[in-house]
Amino acid sequence: MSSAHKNLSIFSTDNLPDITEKRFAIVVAEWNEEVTNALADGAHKTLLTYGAQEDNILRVTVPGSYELSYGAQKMAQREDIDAVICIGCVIQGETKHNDYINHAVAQGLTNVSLKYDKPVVFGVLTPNTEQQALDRAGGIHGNKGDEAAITAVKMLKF
Ligand SMILES: Nc1c(NC[C@H](O)[C@H](O)[C@H](O)CO)[nH]c(=O)[nH]c1=O
Ligand SMILES: CC(=O)[C@@H](O)COP(=O)(O)O
Repeated sequence: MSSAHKNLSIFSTDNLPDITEKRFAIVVAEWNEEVTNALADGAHKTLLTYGAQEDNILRVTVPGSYELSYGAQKMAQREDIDAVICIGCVIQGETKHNDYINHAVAQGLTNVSLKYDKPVVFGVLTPNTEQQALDRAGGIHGNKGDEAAITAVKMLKF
């Protein structure tokens, strides 16, 4: 397996932009909240670690990952937000519902980012099982929330 026993959250922090004055929105889906809260906490802590100010981090929730696109749009259209980090976890079920959600969110977040000319980061886990999700929300494969946050930071160099 490509990710077997690997920490997938190891990333370079060379040449990061100064984000002291940058303002971030973290949009968090409530579905699978044990996972999404762990991801959001990781993203929040990572932003602070690399220079963001606590008062410049706005955290909001939406019911599910499908609503992340709308939540991201409401954040991206604000003049006082420089980057949006979207957090979700869509666990495969018995039907194809997860596929429709995942494709909709991926395309939706891309559309918002391009429409408002701001980084909108896809921090959505799409695991087959809850354990795979937990492994990527502070477990053996790291924390995708950390990765999402550093991605937002790096994109602010543009
Ligand atoms: N099953 C999961 C969902 N389902 C809910 C949808 O995201 C959406 O809220 C609903 O279809 C109404 O529009 N959402 C997740 O984030 N994760 C899941 O595993
Ligand atoms: C991904 C989801 O929406 C989750 O509720 C799985 O539902 P289902 O088992 O009906 O595919």
